[in-house]
Amino acid sequence: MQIYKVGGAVRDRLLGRPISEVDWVVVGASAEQMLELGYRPVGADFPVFLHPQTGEEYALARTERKSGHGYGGFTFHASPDVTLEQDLIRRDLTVNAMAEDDQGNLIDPYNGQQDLEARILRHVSPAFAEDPLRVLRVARFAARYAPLGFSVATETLMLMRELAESGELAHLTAERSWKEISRALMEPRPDVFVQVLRDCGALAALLPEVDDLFGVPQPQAHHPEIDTGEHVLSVLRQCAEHDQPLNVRWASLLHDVGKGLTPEDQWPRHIAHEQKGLRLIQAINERCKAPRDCAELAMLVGEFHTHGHRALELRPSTLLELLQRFDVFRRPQRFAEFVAACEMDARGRLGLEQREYPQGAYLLGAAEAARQVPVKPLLEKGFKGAELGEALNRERLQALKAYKDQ
Ligand SMILES: Nc1ccn([C@@H]2O[C@H](COP(=O)(O)OP(=O)(O)OP(=O)(O)O)[C@@H](O)[C@H]2O)c(=O)n1
Ligand SMILES: [Mg+2]
Repeated sequence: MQIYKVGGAVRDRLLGRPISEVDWVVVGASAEQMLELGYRPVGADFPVFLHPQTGEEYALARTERKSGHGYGGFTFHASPDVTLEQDLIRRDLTVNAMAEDDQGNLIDPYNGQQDLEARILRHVSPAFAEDPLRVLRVARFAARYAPLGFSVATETLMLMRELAESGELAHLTAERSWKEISRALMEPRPDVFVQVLRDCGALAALLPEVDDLFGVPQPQAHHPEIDTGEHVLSVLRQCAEHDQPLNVRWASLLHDVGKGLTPEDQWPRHIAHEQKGLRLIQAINERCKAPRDCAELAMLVGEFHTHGHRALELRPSTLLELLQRFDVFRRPQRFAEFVAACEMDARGRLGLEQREYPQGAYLLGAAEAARQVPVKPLLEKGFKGAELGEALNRERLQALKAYKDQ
């Protein structure tokens, strides 16, 4: 048997980038041999094994035939007679279809190195279509390597469009899609991920509520970029530039979906878009099976981002309600993430990227002022239960009044 390094490790070494994990392909071996050598099988009928010591993935060289939809829809032909070239040709991108032997020799039958130098993400063969998840993968790689100058080959974008239009993306499981979406949002150019999906028609299949924002105008005074879709892309870009965590990026992606519901005769105004968007955000969260911290923050940012922008004008009682709504006394971090999302929203506007956002410090200061109100004196005065809560609220309101006055 021969073992080759494949995939991301080969690609990233040639790019001079750090290597996060190594994938291997094994040619000329059977599953039985692998088991005898102590490799652990990953799944019952999946020709992938984990190395007994390193835990790295070793896949038997295979050709893949599609038999139906979704995960269960794969059948594999993995046998000792499958060659390295046969295995590589069914991989997603040429830059991912290079192998390296144990002498460090590059095996590159599909010109991955050439595409790497030309900064092109190109599919290897029509076998690309065997796994529609690759549409998301390509968009994710585009988001990761955009700063190096990479873009998607025209013919690959066309194939992605065919896949999107065939309805295949609807059969992806939420788990697989979320893994790609969440990873892509954390890349240096999450906006490129969304843009590439849109360019091939996949955004309309995956996140139609976001796709609908393109072509919807906003008032130029607040949004020099005018287009709501463009605004969302800018906000995502700000998120990456400010190293925001996943939940802030997810909330940013969804914060304005309500604007897609505004009747055209009301454009460019979007009255109550925060409230109107909530049912969309909830539906997206459920459909995508977004983890709780992402889902929750997206709902809160959707509902309250305008409050964030108006922080300095809010009455102390409204401020207190906002803080209570965020349960800021127990969950200060989530409130800080909300404030961060508001700031990204404010900066994700054409020409306003460097603006100050005094609302941010103001809101965090208000939360702190309210949090500082001590409970002990109230307990000592004998307050209990609901009465204690009310007394605490009165004190907090006083603290917020003093904070606003100073
Ligand atoms: N749907 C998929 C998933 C994986 N692969 C192939 O399997 C390799 C390893 O997959 P993975 O680890 O998911 O991606 P990497 O390219 O290694 O990228 P990353 O840096 O994200 O690990 C890829 O390079 C690619 O050759 C593929 O063709 N189609
Ligand atoms: Mg990998």
